[in-house]
Amino acid sequence: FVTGNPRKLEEVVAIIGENTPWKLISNDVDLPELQGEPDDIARDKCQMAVEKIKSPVIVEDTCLCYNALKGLPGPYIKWFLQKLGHKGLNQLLCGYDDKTAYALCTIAYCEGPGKDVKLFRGKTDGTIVEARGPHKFGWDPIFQPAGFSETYAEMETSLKNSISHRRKALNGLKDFLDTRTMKDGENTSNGSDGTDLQQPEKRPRLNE
Ligand SMILES: O=c1[nH]c(=O)c2ncn([C@@H]3O[C@H](COP(=O)(O)OP(=O)(O)OP(=O)(O)O)[C@@H](O)[C@H]3O)c2[nH]1
Ligand SMILES: [Mg+2]
Repeated sequence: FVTGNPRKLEEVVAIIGENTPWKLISNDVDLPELQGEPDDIARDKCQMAVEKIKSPVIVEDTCLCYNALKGLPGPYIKWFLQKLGHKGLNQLLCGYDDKTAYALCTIAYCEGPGKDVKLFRGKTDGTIVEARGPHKFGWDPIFQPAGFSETYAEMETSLKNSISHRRKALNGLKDFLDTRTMKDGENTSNGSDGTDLQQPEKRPRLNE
């Protein structure tokens, strides 16, 4: 798993859990922050990581998308957060009645150089609110998932990890990898919410 973000790593490890055949190795290869559409960013990021470490790679890119702003800041949330802080991220919506937003996680997986990149998306809807809860991770204090009265930051980690954009995208990856361990003839599932599963061309066993 290639990321420079220790919080992402913590959540991915917690979500995957211990009872898994996967062996997750973290690798903080320095990758550029790309621009563009979330799918393209995740795909290009994955290809760059694969070229550098020449082994199977998972990367993820996370967006925070305001509906009133047609999906922005989206993939640029990292810079918006750094420059504007939580208050500024709220003020961006001052002129709009619609305070809804969604968190989008795009996971990209590639088995090695020259191989296809598979994408898995997870989306959690919510609302942008004034910051509440510990300031431990990014924009967690200003994102209140739909159907909950707490922000991501106020929630128990286990609750966030059970409903998060990251969890949903990882569910898709997990389904895909589990399927690849099955014999030919057994088919893939359709993944989880927001997931776009592609059919594997062939199915080598995990950890080979
Ligand atoms: O409150 C949060 N809850 C989350 O669940 C979450 N996931 C990511 N982020 C932040 O959103 C930006 C994404 O940018 P990003 O995807 O490029 O990540 P990154 O550059 O930190 O790491 P990476 O690209 O090396 O993996 C960065 O500022 C991350 O800190 C989150 N904030
Ligand atoms: Mg990044």
